Amino acid sequence: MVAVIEVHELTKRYGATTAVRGLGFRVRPGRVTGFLGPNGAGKSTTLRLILGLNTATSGRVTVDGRPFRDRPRGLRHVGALLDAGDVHGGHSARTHLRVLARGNGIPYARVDDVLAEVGLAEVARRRVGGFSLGMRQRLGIAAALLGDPPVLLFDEPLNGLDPEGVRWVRGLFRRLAAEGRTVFVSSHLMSEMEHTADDLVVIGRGELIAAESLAAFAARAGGGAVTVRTPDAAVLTPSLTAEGASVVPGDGGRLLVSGLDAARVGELALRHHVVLHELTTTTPSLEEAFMELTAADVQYAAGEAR
Ligand SMILES: Nc1ncnc2c1ncn2[C@@H]1O[C@H](COP(=O)(O)OP(=O)(O)OP(=O)(O)O)[C@@H](O)[C@H]1O
Repeated sequence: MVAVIEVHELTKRYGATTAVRGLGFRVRPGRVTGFLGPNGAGKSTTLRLILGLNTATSGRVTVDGRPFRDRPRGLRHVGALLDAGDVHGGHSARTHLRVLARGNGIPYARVDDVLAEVGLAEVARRRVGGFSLGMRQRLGIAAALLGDPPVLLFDEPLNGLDPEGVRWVRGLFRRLAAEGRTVFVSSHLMSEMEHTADDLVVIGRGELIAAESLAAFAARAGGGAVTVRTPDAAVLTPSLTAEGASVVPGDGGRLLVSGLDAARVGELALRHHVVLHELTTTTPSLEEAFMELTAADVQYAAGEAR
């Protein structure tokens, strides 16, 4: 498959701060890729480097094999929502999009199409200054869609959206990916990505932590435990520990077993003629796995002065 966005050994320093350090990953078409990291991890900086809005200290980024800056009609190639607040408040939604359309050789008819698509048709003539954050996010998404681009970047697009808005955006991302586009979406919350993304790029303090499918991330995070309920704990426990498992008592007389999978626990129970009333595998949530992986990289942890 073609790798549409390619990031190689990318480093960006601002004075003494290294926002991004030696970052390398690919974002593929036809998939939604979640770009995850705690606040300050370097997500916005990376997106700005992809768009050529900032210059890398070293390394390079290409979109379809070329730096994005080399594309004269940018919005037709890459659509981006970076900062929903970054709009002239005195303009109407329609004027804002018309200005963008004119600068990128896009017909005005497309403006009304995208306003309808994001649910802002009825407020198209209202001043953006009076828009809620959620409406601004929708306008930013409309701007990203304006050039009908094959590559779309969204920086924290779910901020400020109500639950209906979140559901709509998720559906939109899935549809854009199903159309074969490359969809790269940043968030600092795994919960926002786990039902949306196919692939993940996870960073912490500017460095790559993981770049893989969501399924692979979930499997690697693994390390699940097995919960067992039995009237014969006194027999089962030593047979499990003899096989290298660690066993701790849980609620309601249950045993929490780690180090063996459920199949092996079941086999040992049978061998020792132990009756089981329950045998379940519990996997940690993706949010727990994400927090564990990035724990060392959180810049400002709650209640901690650093
Ligand atoms: N223009 C700048 N000048 C100086 N430092 C900067 C600048 N832009 C970003 N940084 C620093 O670079 C680091 C990464 O910031 P960045 O905004 O890319 O992170 P982020 O992952 O997008 O975080 P957030 O979710 O909080 O926006 C931070 O330490 C930030 O303070």
